[in-house]
Amino acid sequence: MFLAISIILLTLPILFHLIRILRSVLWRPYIIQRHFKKQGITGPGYRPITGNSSESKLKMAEARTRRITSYEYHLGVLQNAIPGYFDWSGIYGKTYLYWFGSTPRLAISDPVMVKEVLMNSNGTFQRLDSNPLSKQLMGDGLLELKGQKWAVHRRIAALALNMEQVKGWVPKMADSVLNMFQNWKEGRGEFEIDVHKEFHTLSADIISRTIFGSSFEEGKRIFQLQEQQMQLFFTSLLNVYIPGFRFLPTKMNRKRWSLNKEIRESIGKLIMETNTRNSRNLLSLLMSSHKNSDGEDEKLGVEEIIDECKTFYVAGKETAANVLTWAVVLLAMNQDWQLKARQEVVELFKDRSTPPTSELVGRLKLISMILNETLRLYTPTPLIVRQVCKDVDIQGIRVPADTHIVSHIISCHYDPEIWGPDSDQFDPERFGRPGKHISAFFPWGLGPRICVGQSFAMVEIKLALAMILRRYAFRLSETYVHSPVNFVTLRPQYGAQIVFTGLDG
Ligand code: HEM
Repeated sequence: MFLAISIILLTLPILFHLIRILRSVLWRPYIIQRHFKKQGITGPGYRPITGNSSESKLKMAEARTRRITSYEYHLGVLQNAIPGYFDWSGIYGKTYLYWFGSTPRLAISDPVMVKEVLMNSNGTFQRLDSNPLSKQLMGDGLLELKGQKWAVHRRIAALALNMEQVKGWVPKMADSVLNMFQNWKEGRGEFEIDVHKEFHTLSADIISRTIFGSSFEEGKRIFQLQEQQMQLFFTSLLNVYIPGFRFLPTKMNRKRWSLNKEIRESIGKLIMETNTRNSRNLLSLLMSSHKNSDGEDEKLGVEEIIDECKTFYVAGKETAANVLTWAVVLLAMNQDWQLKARQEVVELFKDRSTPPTSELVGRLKLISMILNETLRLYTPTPLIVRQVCKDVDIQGIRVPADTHIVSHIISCHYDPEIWGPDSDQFDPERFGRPGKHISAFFPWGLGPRICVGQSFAMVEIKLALAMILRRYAFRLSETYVHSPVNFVTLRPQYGAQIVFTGLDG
């Protein structure tokens, strides 16, 4: 009798856990799938435990092997950037259900639905809890925070990165571009450069100068360490994440810990040395206190400022460098637009040895249209994921809590119903015309979480592109292979080899 009771007591918790597991990997997915099916939403079908992850991975791997040969039509970009959506939406429609392990994911690309999700500010749709390794990379910066703490950081970051501040940094940004030119050949001879690599260095240089001002050399060294940390993070994304593994003293983990320690200590030291009254660099702006709408003082602590510096580097460097790369690639593919853009620049920047002012950068209308068209076709963040926190209705679809909503931004950008039958062609002119298409353009996201560095990025990229056009003509190298892939951001898989020729005057 005693033995029987002991066995029952021992097996009960095991049985209980087994039932819980079976419920989450079999019963719940079955119920949710049926719930969506009743509303006319289907998809590739749930596979126990892994969901559709292995099919998604296979599609991504196939995308990496694809080369796009037509430079006139860019539909291949969509197929490479979001291969799962490209294939499955063709079978199941624009809105369908797929599975990330045993978590349901509703894939959407209808701009009205995307807006409803991203614009929501009552907390129904939250950014996903991040991988602990990304937390190590960015700390508790804006990209990781939620709730009240996020709101305070957001207000301070928005003030620090507003257009008026950004305008003041134009001379610093121009110095970075001139610095880049020092390694480029002057005169009429041709030379080839992988601009993807070059623009990453440029973008890192610009962000170091604007954040750290006169302590720029030390800042650059700190961000070189953050770059190493970022590369370790990218490597870890290629492997399966094992919970707890990050605490083991492996070679890679020890490297991460020591980088993290050095980065934090070095930024902390610079913060102590910064005088908020005399300098207008980004660091001193983040250190300033502000009054919120209730008249209360808001100020970030040292650790919080360190996290924001790391976040700005990660969020701002990759994205801006990739957009500038794609803009140059597109202008190399479309020589007529390159000529038109240069004409605008030459008319505005009469003397190429005088760096452009913020006022002149603001007058680059054609260049703005070209950049918007680049952001449309080569959106750096092709999709944005949110987690549903409570049962909700999205445009008549009842979505249960804990579902992930995957907004395929780049798919909105290619939709022929919105952008017309030539939606896969490069035509900056469409940004000079009014029309409904503009309301389906979300490269910066939307709503409360919209990119806080938008003005910074736009000014930086416009300035760099204008200064390049003013000095050089360029074309694609024969070695260039057009193969955009989405790895954290949309990037050229084999680099971007461009042949430049110096221009007179
Ligand atoms: C062309 C360049 C850029 C693009 C296309 C871009 C795009 C985006 C997008 C789509 C989001 C929203 C993500 C979401 O809703 O989950 C975002 C957020 C963010 N971006 Fe950018 N970004 C760019 C440049 C920058 C730069 C230069 C900085 C900093 C200097 C920056 C800092 C941030 C931060 C901190 C957030 C998080 C905002 C928050 O959650 O409140 N970005 N960006």
